Amino acid sequence: MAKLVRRTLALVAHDLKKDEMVEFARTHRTILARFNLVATGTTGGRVLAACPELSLTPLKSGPLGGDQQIGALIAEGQVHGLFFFVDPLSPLPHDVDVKALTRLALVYDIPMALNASTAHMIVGQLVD
Ligand SMILES: O=C(CO)COP(=O)(O)O
Repeated sequence: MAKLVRRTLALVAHDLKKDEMVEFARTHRTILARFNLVATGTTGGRVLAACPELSLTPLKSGPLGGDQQIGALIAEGQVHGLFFFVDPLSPLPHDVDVKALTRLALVYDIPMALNASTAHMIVGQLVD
């Protein structure tokens, strides 16, 4: 019998990592299609352009509060995995938001991949 409630994954990628996120989504589109997805604004737009069949809700862009929106969803128990492709080499105006988001994923002990190689390893292990 079909499940009524799908679990939710969050997708976030910094600008220099967005191509990797699109490739990740394309590669695993069949798995990702079993989940509801939320994403920061620009990341979500890029992923939806590549994989329009996915059930993805874009939130605000990261620097405008998107990381914090995803953090709030994590705190409310509504996100069950975080794929956050972080750019460690570029300064970011919203660095504190990035830290807050990864901190909440740790606090609530949700699976979190901070780079593409980890994401490819864990995406098939998530329970939908
Ligand atoms: O800045 C981000 C995460 O910190 C990503 O935001 P965008 O997906 O809107 O570019």
